[in-house]
Amino acid sequence: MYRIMIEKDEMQVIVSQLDKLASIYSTVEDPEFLRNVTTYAQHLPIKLREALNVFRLYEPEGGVCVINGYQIDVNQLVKTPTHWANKPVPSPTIREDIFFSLCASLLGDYIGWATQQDGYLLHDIFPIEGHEQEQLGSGSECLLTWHTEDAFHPYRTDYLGLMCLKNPDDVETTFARMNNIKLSSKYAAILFEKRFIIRPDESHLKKNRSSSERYLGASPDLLERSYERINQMNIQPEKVAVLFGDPDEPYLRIDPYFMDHIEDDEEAMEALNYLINEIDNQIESVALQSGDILFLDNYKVIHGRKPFKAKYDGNDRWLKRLNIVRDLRKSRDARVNPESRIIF
Ligand SMILES: NC(=[NH2+])NCCC[C@H](N)C(=O)O
Ligand SMILES: O=C(O)CCC(=O)C(=O)O
Ligand SMILES: [Fe+2]
Repeated sequence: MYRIMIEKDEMQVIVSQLDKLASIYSTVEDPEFLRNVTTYAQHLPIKLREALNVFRLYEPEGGVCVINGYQIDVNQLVKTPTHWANKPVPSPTIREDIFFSLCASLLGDYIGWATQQDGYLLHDIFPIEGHEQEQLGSGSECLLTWHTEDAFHPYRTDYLGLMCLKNPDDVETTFARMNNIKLSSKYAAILFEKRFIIRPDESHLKKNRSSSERYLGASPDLLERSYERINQMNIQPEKVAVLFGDPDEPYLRIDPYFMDHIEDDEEAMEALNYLINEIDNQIESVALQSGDILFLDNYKVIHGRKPFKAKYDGNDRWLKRLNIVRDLRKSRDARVNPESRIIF
C-alpha cells in the first residue's frame, strides 16, 4: 500500500484552508467550486501534492494509495443519512467533502454519471434499507463481489476514491492488484482480445434512480437517451478485452458478476476463469477509519466490500466516493459542454 501520512502541522494548514473554503461553498457540486478546485488543490501541503503526483505517474504499490491523518471528530458528525437523494445544502460534511475533492483533483477531474446516484459527482456509500441483498454500494448483507468500477463503460474512471466518514464496525473494503497476478502467455493473449461481455451493473438502471427530479443541466430527454444507451449496452453488448495496455504489466476491466458465459468460446471462458481464480487468491482488505482516503487505480485494482449487518440507527458505515478521470475530453461526446463533468 502506498501510504501518505498527514502530519499534525500539515493538518493545521489544511484546517485553515478548509475554514476559508467552507465559508464560501456549501457543496462541492457548486460550478464555481468545480471551476477552481484544481487551483485550490495547489494550496494543499506540498508533501501531499508530491506524493499523489508520484502515485499518478509511477503507479507504485500496484495502484493502492491510502491517505491517513486527516482528523475527523466523529462525535461532531451528523447521523448517517438514509438515502443519497435530495442531499441537504449546505452539506453537513462540507469540510470533508472539500478536502476529499481537493485530494482527488490532484489525480484528475472527478466525474459523475447521469444514470447513477441522480448525477451527483460526490457519491454517498452507506447501507440503504431494502438494498440488503443487492449488488450495490448501498447493499450490506451480501458480499459486494469484486469489480472494476463501471467496468462495462468505455468512459469508466481511472481512479476510484473512497473517503471514510465513519465505519464503527470496521467493515472491510476488499481489493486485489493485477500486478500480483501471473498469467501464461497463452491466457494473457486471449484476455487481450475482444471476446468478453460485461453488462451494466444495477447502479445505472432506471429502477435505482430516485424520484427527485434533480436538474442536471440538460433536458429530460437527454437523460432518457442516457438510460436508453445503458439499456442498449445490456441488450446488445459489444465484446471487449479484459486486459489492455502493456502486455508485461496489463491493465484490466472485469466484473465477473455482470459478465456472460460465452457458450461458443470455451477457450476464452477458460482464460477468464483462470484470471478470476487468481484474483480470488490475491484478495486483500482494509477497514477504512474515519478520515482515511483510499485511492484505487481502477485500471490495475479491483475492489469490493465484505458483508455486514446494517442497523439504520444513524450510526452505520458512511463513505464518500469520487470517480476521477485523467482525461475529461475522452468523454466529450457524452457531456453537454466542455466543463461539464456529468456523463450522459
Ligand atoms: N460486482 C458488482 N457488484 N458490481 C457493481 C458494483 C456496485 C456499483 N459500483 C454501485 O455503485 O453500486
Ligand atoms: O463500500 C465499499 O467499501 C466499496 C463500495 C463499492 O465498491 C461500490 O459501491 O462500487
Ligand atoms: Fe465499486
